[in-house]
Amino acid sequence: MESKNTPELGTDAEFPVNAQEPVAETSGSDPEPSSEESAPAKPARAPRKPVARKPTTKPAGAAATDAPVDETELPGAAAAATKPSTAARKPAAAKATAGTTGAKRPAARKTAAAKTTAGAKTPAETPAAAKKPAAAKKPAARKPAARKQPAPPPAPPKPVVLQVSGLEKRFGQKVAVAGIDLEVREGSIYGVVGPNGAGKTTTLSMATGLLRPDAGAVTVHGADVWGDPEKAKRNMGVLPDRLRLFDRLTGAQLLHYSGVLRGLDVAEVRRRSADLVAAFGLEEATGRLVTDYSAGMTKKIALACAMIHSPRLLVLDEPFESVDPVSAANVTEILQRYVASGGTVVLSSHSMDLIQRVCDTVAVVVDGHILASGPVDEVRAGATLEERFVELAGGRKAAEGMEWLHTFSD
Ligand SMILES: Nc1ncnc2c1ncn2[C@@H]1O[C@H](COP(=O)(O)OP(=O)(O)OP(=O)(O)O)[C@@H](O)[C@H]1O
Repeated sequence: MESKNTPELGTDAEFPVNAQEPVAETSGSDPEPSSEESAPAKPARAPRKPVARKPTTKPAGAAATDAPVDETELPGAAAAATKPSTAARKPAAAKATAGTTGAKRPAARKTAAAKTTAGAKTPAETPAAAKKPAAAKKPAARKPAARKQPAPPPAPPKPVVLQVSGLEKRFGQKVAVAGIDLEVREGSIYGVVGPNGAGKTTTLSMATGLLRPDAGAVTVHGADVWGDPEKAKRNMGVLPDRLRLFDRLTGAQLLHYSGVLRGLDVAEVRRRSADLVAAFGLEEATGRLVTDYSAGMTKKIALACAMIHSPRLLVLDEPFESVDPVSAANVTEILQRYVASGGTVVLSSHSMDLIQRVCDTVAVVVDGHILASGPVDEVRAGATLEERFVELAGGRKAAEGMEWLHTFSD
């Protein structure tokens, strides 16, 4: 890498990371069903004891929910107490089934069972209705037409946040990046995968203004990363690979300077630092020098520094490398909530499983070229992303040779 991860100055328009919590969907309000549709089926015994049932003034639905339940009258008492009408229907339904197979069932029961499935009546109507043939009634015919909805129009595409066009980079004779194009849209978690030395870090370094390309262009929210770097970098948070941190600072100091250099006031930096430190589980480490952190802790404090100014775009080179599974799950959740509120993430990783779970879009980079890109499900084409990756990357090398490894030197 040629360039340094120098903190960029700028006065950010703030973009609260969790400003908008994803709102839980509430169920839509269905059109009120007709009284005929909504009325619970009549109690099964009604046809059998017509003289014992007095007509009631309450509608069947009200009676089902309001009237105290006489447990001696309803079989299956506990469940029936909350849904008396349903419970009452069950024996009739059972009889309906039995009635179709049992030769000894009386004809009256078959009629009642048929009515239970065809359409419900109030108990008051039951005795009379029981005498009529069920086939005469066709109440359900109106229902499908009333519920038909026109298909919603397709959502317009989200705005492009990061546009990478024709990027090229050569180190001496080595072509690291040979013409890469990426288009990352708002609200996306875009994964960049590829074998070691494929050109991922070189690409992301050029995309974030850390490394000058030999050819190509990069814009962030329309601002040219090389033509107007201050504007382009203002809305960007970067976790570079091969971390170059001011590691003679404590974690707290590093967060402080990362926030202040991004234009946040001290009180806000303190508040956000506390949130980030808690989210990444670094409470015990903030007073220690970053140079004494473990690899995973270093990665997490660098991630926190990339997020503290609430950028609209996060570009993270291997954010999960060295990070323990619990912390990785926390980071994943933080990123998912961030994109749900309108943020955008580009990340590289060697974990195909993680990319498949977390990212909506992926680009497979091999030898400085993109060999496949698009929605994760399209790229993996029915296989796992790992299988597809291995196929694109040229397959596995057979584990031949190296017999010397099995001879042991002692
Ligand atoms: N500063 C540099 N000087 C010389 N060669 C470089 C430099 N940076 C990268 N390269 C070469 O460019 C190629 C791409 O490297 P890069 O770091 O982009 O790969 P990568 O896909 O990120 O790999 P990894 O997954 O191992 O991190 C490699 O062959 C690497 O040796």
